[in-house]
Amino acid sequence: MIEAQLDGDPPAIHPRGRKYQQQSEIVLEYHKEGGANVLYRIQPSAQGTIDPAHRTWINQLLRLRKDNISSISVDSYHRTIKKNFESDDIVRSELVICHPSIIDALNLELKQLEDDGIRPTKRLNQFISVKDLHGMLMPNMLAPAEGVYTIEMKPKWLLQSPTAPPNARRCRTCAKAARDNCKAPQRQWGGRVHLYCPLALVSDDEELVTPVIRTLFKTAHVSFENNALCSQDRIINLLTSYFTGSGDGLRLLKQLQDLQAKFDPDGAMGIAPDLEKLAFAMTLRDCSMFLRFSGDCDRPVEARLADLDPKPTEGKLSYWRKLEEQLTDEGWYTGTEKFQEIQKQDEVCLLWTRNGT
Ligand SMILES: O=P(O)(O)O[C@@H]1[C@@H](OP(=O)(O)O)[C@H](OP(=O)(O)O)[C@H](O)[C@H](OP(=O)(O)O)[C@H]1OP(=O)(O)O
Ligand SMILES: Nc1ncnc2c1ncn2[C@@H]1O[C@H](COP(=O)(O)OP(=O)(O)OP(=O)(O)O)[C@@H](O)[C@H]1O
Repeated sequence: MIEAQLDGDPPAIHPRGRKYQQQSEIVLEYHKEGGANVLYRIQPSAQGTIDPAHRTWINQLLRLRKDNISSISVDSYHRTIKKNFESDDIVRSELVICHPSIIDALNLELKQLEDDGIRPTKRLNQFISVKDLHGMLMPNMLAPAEGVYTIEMKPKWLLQSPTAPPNARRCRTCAKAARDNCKAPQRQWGGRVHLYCPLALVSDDEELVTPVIRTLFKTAHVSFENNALCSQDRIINLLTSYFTGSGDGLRLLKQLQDLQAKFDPDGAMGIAPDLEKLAFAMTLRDCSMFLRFSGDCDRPVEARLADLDPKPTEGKLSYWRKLEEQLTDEGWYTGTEKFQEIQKQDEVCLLWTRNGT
């Protein structure tokens, strides 16, 4: 927990210090982290009083970049995002600046959290960038609110990879998940990753979409309190409608699908792919979606996209190419992988039965 002060215009986070003789206004509490960012909850400090101008910051999240990614102009990137999405379709965010000493303090704390075993093992030795002092302020989509439920998911590849073999029986996401599940069966979600097929989610077919929604409920551990006004089945029906027909969820997924195709029609294997476009397509294939709905089925479902950070092109191209080669050569696309007898998997891919022999 790091104590800090807020400053209004331009938005900035300062250490408690000489400039601020009063007690700290807020504390930054470690929330979560991914491969590229660490997120902090902004909470009021126990002793300080909050300037009324800063009250809107409380309970928001501060998202800070790690130092393990190459720098791409955040400004131009945000212009691309804004050009392609309605503001209601993405998690609202505001750029803020942090004083370097706040970053130093947070990095020291990360080391401590690491020693205390609180950080995820795969994120150890990763720290916040001291070169880029920008952070994003955003609403906490996972904040508990009475009667409101949130599911976080990754829509992933909403179309088959352009360079997958024509006789593929798994889409890119299911092929990669099958490979991950065999190689690291102890991974999250009871040893499986991506238990749903993105092609089924975007199929506009209720019979295919409902099982995906049920899987999302299971993996997100959504449990209904006794006072939920709707039964789980009614909510699952509501979400199925949201992702079929004229539902807004399907509209957003289709838009994501179109953009994935537009920015990467040929795949990473070509001789000279347009790296900037490819990187944007890969961002759109790895972004998150927060799905919010209420236990009272009368209120509308809401979906917002997050984690639309630019993928670094340097270094990543060779990773994407190698992975595509492995998925193809090791038989993960075609379902002819050598591991199949060792670790038999339930096949969820839409292509599995459709292209079965
Ligand atoms: O390769 P993929 O499709 O498995 O996606 C990776 C993600 O894996 P997962 O969603 O679990 O399958 C992976 O997610 P996790 O770290 O496994 O949660 C990352 O998002 C990775 O991106 P980056 O290296 O952090 O920029 C992602 O890598 P990119 O392919 O987007 O570069
Ligand atoms: N607005 C938000 N509200 C609540 N929780 C959030 C929000 N944004 C992100 N998170 C949580 O923090 C985690 C890490 O955030 P994020 O996905 O932005 O990090 P990342 O480093 O970009 O991830 P990746 O490993 O996919 O690159 C997310 O998986 C999510 O659980």
